[in-house]
Amino acid sequence: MSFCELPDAPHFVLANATLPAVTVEGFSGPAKEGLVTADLVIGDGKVESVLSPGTAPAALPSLDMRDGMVWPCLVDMHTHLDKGHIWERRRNPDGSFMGALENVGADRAANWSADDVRARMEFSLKTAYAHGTKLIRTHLDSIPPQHGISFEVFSELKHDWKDRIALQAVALLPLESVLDETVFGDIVAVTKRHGGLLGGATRILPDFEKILETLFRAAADNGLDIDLHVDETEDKQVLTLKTIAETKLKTGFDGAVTVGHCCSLARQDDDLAKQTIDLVAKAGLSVVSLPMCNMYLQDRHAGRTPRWRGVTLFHELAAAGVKTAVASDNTRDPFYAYGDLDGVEVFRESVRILHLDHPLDTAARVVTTTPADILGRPDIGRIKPGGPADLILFSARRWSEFLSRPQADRIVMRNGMGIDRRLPDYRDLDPILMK
Ligand SMILES: Nc1ccnc(=O)[nH]1
Repeated sequence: MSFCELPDAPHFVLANATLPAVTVEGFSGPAKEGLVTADLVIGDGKVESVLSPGTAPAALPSLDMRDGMVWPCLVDMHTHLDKGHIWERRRNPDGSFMGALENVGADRAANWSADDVRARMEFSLKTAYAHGTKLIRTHLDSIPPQHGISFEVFSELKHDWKDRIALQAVALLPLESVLDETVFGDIVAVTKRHGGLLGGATRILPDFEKILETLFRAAADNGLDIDLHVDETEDKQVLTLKTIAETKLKTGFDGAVTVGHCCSLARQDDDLAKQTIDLVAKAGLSVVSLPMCNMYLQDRHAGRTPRWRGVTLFHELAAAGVKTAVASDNTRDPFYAYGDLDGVEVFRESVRILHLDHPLDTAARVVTTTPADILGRPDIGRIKPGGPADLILFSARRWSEFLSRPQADRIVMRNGMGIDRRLPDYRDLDPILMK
């Protein structure tokens, strides 16, 4: 299945490897389209050194990569592991956003016991791990009493998986509940106990400013960061992004604030879009785009061909200095019928949907360094001397080779050793889905 075999040795060289320069620290060489060639010395489960090609110690066993790429393991900063894989049990008959909300709600009420959530989350973790992902942030639907169930399961899995995938969780709460002291107080307490973040999906609500200020105050009082679903709509009347940036500036909140989706920003007139982007930059918000899910849900009208891609103003935000990344979002649930938590697929589709290409020089940052930085894990998503040898090896040498195939024959290395890359079998989920 793999395109080549790793040396069977604890100390060896990956010779003549092509590395995305944005992910490499402590080495620089002549870059072509943002790609540099190097020899990587692997020892003790770590990247011992990154050297100019042809200069690694000749006495060590060596795998000649023949210019094949080597990437750091990937970051998936916005997922919904609690919803994943329910598609066969509860579909979205018309593929619309409202259809997604309604069908997830019905499935949650009927089926989301701890065992059910655990089985599906574990399936997703196995999948993501096999593809080469090392850090995942998931949102957890936190409509009471679900928050209690899902956060418990999350903490168990976070512990069980700590040596394979670092996990973060965001309470995705109904924002109206922020004004109900008892309900919100309990969600905040559960979130804090499990080391989570506060979140929710913004839309036009009466008292929206009061809700946001209350949410920011609770986050500040409890030392929690914030990660919101924002303006996931084609309706240009909706632009809560502006209010979120203003609230962060007004409250002086000093935690991290991430905003996901921001679809309707792309529907605004240029002036309003620019003003909003400047405000987002000034407030220091980080933006994550979810291209596959956005293209699936946005501009969907029965019998009509979609006319826009659904994604936010990614390039304009990045140009204004905003940290921007992409992620999977939903997988095989009513919000997105497909997906496999494969960062390489997310990257490939993002390049196509968002035009991250030409030049592709720094594009690899969107699933590696930038999301790692946004999640407060600047130790992840890079290749550096002394860092763990958590790497993905590809046969592809240049961008066109990399982006044209799914890279199913990649090798995932963790602590210097190849892992079993077999994906879990969908049949494993039959017992909970076919009840
Ligand atoms: N795109 C999404 C919005 C809200 N909830 C989800 O699970 N997904």
